[in-house]
Amino acid sequence: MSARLSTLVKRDLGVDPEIVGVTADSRKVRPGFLFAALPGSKVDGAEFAARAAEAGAAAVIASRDMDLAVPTIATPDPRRAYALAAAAFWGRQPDVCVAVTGTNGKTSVAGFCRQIFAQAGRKAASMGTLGVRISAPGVADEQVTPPGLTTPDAADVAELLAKVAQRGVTHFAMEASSHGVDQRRLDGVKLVAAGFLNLTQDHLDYHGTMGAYRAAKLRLFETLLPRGGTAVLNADSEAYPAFAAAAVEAGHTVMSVGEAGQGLRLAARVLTPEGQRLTIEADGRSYDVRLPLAGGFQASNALVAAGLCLAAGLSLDAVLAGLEALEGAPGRLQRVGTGARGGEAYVDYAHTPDGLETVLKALRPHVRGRLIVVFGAGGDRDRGKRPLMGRIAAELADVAIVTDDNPRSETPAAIRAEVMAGAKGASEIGDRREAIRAAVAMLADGDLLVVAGKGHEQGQIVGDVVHPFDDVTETARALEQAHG
Ligand SMILES: CC(=O)N[C@H]1[C@@H](OP(=O)(O)OP(=O)(O)OC[C@H]2O[C@@H](n3ccc(=O)[nH]c3=O)[C@H](O)[C@@H]2O)O[C@H](CO)[C@@H](O)[C@@H]1O[C@H](C)C(=O)N[C@@H](C)C(=O)N[C@H](CCC(=O)O)C(=O)O
Ligand SMILES: Nc1ncnc2c1ncn2[C@@H]1O[C@H](COP(=O)(O)OP(=O)(O)OP(=O)(O)O)[C@@H](O)[C@H]1O
Ligand SMILES: N[C@H](CCC[C@H](N)C(=O)O)C(=O)O
Ligand SMILES: [Mg+2]
Repeated sequence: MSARLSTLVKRDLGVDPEIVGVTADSRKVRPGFLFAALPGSKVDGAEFAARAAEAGAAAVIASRDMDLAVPTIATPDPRRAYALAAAAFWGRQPDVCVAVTGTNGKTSVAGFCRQIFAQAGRKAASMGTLGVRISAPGVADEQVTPPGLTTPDAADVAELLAKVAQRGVTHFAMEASSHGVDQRRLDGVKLVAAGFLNLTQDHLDYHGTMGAYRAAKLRLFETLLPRGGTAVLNADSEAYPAFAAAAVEAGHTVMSVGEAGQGLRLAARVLTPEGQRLTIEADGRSYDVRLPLAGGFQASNALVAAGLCLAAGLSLDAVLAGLEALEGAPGRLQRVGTGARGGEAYVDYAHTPDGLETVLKALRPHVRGRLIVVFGAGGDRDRGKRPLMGRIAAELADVAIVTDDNPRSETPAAIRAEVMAGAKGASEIGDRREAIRAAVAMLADGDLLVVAGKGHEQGQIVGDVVHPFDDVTETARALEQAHG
C-alpha cells in the first residue's frame, strides 16, 4: 500500500515521495514512512525526528520547521495533520460512522449500537475500551483487537476503520474519550452523528479543570462532526444546554433523548424481573419497549444508542426491536452468582464518583438485606475523585470495603488512605482477592454485592507489572469456596 505525500498532507512541497506507512512512533518507522513528531505528555516527538529520518522516514510532520534531510510539513496542529494523513493513507471507512462521548457509558453505548445495527441486518463494528468487535446477523461475533485504549492512536483508528470496511462492515460505532478528542485521535473519522451522555468528574489529572474537560468533549460537536450531522444529546444531563448550544452553533440537527428529551422522550420506566419496561415517545406516538437490562443509567445509554442508530439511517421499528434484544457489555453490572446463604454478586466497571453513585442507586431497589461494595481508585489518575468515591460508597452502601485498583506507580496504601478519608465506617483490605473473599463471606439472603472498578480488566497494574487478575473469576471462585 502506498500514496503520494501530497495526497496525504494536501500541500505542494516541491518533492512528492511515495509514502508506505504513517506513524507517530519513531521506533515503528520503516523506509518510506511519514513520521509525525508530536509533543507528548512525557517527551516531545521532535526529539526523535532525526532518528526517524535515519531509519528511512520520507517526510516528517512537526509543529515547526526542522533541519532534516527530508521534507518537513510544519503546522500549528501536527496531531490533526497526522490524523488526517493517516485517514487519507488508509482510505476506506465504513459507510456510516458514529461516535459517543461522556464520562460514563461510552462502552455500553458503542456496544449497543453494534448490536442494534446487526439485529437490523447490517454488518457492524464497535471500537473502544473493549477493543474492536464485529457483529453480523446469524454469525458469531468476531473480536478483532483486544481491550486497549478507549480511543486508539490516530493511525490505529485509521487502519482499523479500513480493515473492518474491507471485511464488509458498513455500520461503525466508536467511543470518543476526552483524551482521544483532545489528542485528535479521531479527527480523521468521517462521522454522520455524535452522541453525548454525561459530564461528571474524572480525568482532572489530565485536563486540569472541569471546564477544560468539558471543552475537550465539546470539540466532538464543534469541530469533528461535520456541519449538518446529527447530535444525539442526553437531555437529562446537567451539561445538556452547553452541548445543545454547541451543536446548534455548529449547524447540526439536535436529537435530544431522555426524560427531558424531545426526539426520543422517556415517558415512563417500570422495573421488571428481566430489566425494565420503557415508554418511549417518538414521532408523536408512544411505544412500549422491554429493555432486558436493569438501571436507569442503562435506559439513558439505550436511548443515546437508539438515537445514534436512527441518525445512521435505521428505521424506528428496527431500532426499538433492537433495544429489546440488547445484552449488557461484559463487566458492566454483570451477574456472577449466588452466595452460599443466598444473595447475589455482581461485577461492575464504576470507576468515577458518578459511576459508583449510579450503580449503587440502581441496585438499591433490588436489595432486601445489605448492599455491599468492594472498590478502589486507580493510581496515576485523578486524585480528586478518591475521597468523593469513598464518601459515595460509605453513604450509599451498607458495607464498603476499600481495596486496590491498579495502583500503577503510586503507593497502594497512600491511594487507599485518600479513598478512606471520605469513607466513614468503611473497612480497608488492600489485597483485592482478600477483599473479594471477605465480601463474599458476608453474603446472605437478600444481600447484593458489587465488586466495582475493574469490570472486564484482566490485570492488576502494580508499578510497571500487570499481574493477571479478573474480578469475575475471583468473585466466582470465592462464591465456589463459600459453597464448600
Ligand atoms: C496521557 C496520554 O494520553 N498518553 C497517550 C499519548 O502519549 P503521549 O502523546 O503523551 O506520548 P509521549 O510518551 O509523551 O511521547 C510523545 C510522542 O513521542 C513519540 N515517541 C516516544 C518515544 C520514542 O522513542 N519515539 C517516539 O517517537 C510517541 O510515540 C509520541 O507520539 O499517546 C500515546 C500513543 O497513542 C498513548 O499510548 C498514551 O497513552 C497512555 C499509555 C495512557 O495511559 N493513556 C490514557 C490516560 C488514555 O489515553 N486514556 C483515554 C481515556 C479513557 C477513559 O475514557 O476513561 C483512552 O482513550 O484510553
Ligand atoms: N449513563 C451512565 N451514567 C452513569 N454511570 C454509568 C452510565 N453508564 C454506565 N455507568 C457506570 O459506569 C461504568 C462504566 O461504564 P462504561 O464502561 O460503559 O463507561 P465508559 O464511558 O466506556 O468508561 P471508560 O471511561 O473507561 O471508557 C458502568 O459499569 C456503570 O457503573
Ligand atoms: N479508562 C479509565 C479506566 C479506569 C479503570 C480503573 N480500573 C483504573 O485503573 O483507574 C482510565 O484509564 O482512567
Ligand atoms: Mg469505555
